[in-house]
Amino acid sequence: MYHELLTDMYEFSMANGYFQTLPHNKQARFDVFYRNVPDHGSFVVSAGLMQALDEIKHWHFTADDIAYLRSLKHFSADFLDYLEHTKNQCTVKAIPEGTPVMPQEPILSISGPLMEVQLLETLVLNIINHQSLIATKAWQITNAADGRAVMEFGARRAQGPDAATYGARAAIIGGCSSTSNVLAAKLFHVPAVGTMAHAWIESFPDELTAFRAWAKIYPDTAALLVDTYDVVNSGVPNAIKVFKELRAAGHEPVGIRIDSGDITQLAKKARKMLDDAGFPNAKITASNALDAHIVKALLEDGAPLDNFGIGERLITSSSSPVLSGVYKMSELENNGKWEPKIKISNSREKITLPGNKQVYRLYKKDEPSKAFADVIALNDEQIGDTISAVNADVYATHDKVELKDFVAKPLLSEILTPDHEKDIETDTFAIQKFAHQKVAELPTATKRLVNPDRYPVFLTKNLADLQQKLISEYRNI
Ligand SMILES: Nc1ncnc2c1ncn2[C@@H]1O[C@H](COP(=O)(O)OP(=O)(O)OP(=O)(O)O)[C@@H](O)[C@H]1O
Ligand SMILES: O=P(O)(O)OC[C@H]1O[C@H](OP(=O)(O)OP(=O)(O)O)[C@H](O)[C@@H]1O
Ligand SMILES: O=C(O)c1cccnc1
Repeated sequence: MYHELLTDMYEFSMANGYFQTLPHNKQARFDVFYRNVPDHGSFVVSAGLMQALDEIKHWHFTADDIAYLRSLKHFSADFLDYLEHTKNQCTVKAIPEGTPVMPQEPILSISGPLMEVQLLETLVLNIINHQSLIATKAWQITNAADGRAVMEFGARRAQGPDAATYGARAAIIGGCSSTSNVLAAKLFHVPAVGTMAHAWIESFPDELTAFRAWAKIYPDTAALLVDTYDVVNSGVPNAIKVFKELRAAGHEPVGIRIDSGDITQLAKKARKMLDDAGFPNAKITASNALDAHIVKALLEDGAPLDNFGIGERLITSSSSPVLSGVYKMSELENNGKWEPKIKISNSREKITLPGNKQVYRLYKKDEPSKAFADVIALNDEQIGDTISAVNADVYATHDKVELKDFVAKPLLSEILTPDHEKDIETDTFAIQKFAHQKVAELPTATKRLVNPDRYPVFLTKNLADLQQKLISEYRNI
């Protein structure tokens, strides 16, 4: 199902207004970017491009959509007739999914008929903001888990079915190994995993009987939930009994899950009991309202954990639940000529970057796998050996700097035109791997959970000058 009506009413009001007042084929460019990183991080793991592109490609209005819009009695009949016969005519430049992106950098740049590009705003932001938020949170959590598998368990706590399903995809892009959400697993070809709930244990006369019944059905995959009654005095001893029975029958047990109490203390005791009983390879999974900071604290305390199951705080990014990516006009065509556009604000942070742009990631010449800064440039600028630039950080001084000794790689590329489509990566784990590689290129200090260093982003002098020129023109100064 496509979502062409999932847009704010004012987009339709503007599109109808453009239709009445401007040439119908007037072209515009809008950029998607964000200003602040959730959880005071230093970058966002971009995600959602696959869905956004799918929506843009299939963008059109059905007869039923048009009938509904007509029923609102707010739009002209000729606009609705036009809309009924319009299909996607946009061109999309994008940074590949999984790339860590910084404030101010265009993640997507969409150009095409003003009416259409305007109507796409809400839907494109909805998809990119949501998936990038969850991918970023998943990156923070999996980074804290330091190589241990993190299973995404959040479907029951997500804000609705789409947030659960696309959130699970984003969680895997950010680093999770699997999901408990069977629909997401089917749609995105990722592993569907799980253990058992307390209801299973409660459904039998006692815990041991419940464990035995489970082990009989799933002898090679049984991960037993040990905290229904008492982890140390009942759950782990009963699990060990069943593990011994499994081993006697030729099966190697998988492990246990702890879902309440002081996880460090319980995991340490459980580990010792399992080891002493001859099960050093039995894995311990922790769950219960975990987040990156708790995972980090558990591991720093020496909790002997092998895996994590993480739901609500991952799927809702509850510690920082909004990525406020925006969609801003950067160019408008006038009599066949593109003109840069700007939104001015008293807050420097909110002044937009005009023109058609490119983002370059700069790698050290002598260490080509180390990225040290990004530069936002005008699209047609030639990037030579030296770049004259100013800091894009609105709080930094705007003194000119010379960047040298780099290899510059462009991040944005054209992936869709009205008559051509370039293949983008759609395999979820391939995107995860790409994200992992791209994050590995960033300086270590930008990846701290607490107070990470800001990754430097610059504007070329040409772009900064264009921005300043437009500010002066519009403010008459
Ligand atoms: N050792 C630990 N260090 C830091 N946080 C922990 C530790 N153990 C558990 N937590 C976290 O503390 C939070 C609350 O755990 P708490 O033990 O208070 O409640 P609970 O176990 O859910 O309670 P109940 O036993 O009633 O189910 C959870 O987010 C959990 O992940
Ligand atoms: O805590 P999360 O990170 O969201 O992980 C998923 C939680 O979902 C299940 O709990 P359930 O819905 O049964 O609630 P409860 O165990 O907290 O009572 C499971 O036992 C985890 O605790
Ligand atoms: O499989 C599990 O253990 C699971 C799945 C969803 C939520 N909580 C736990």
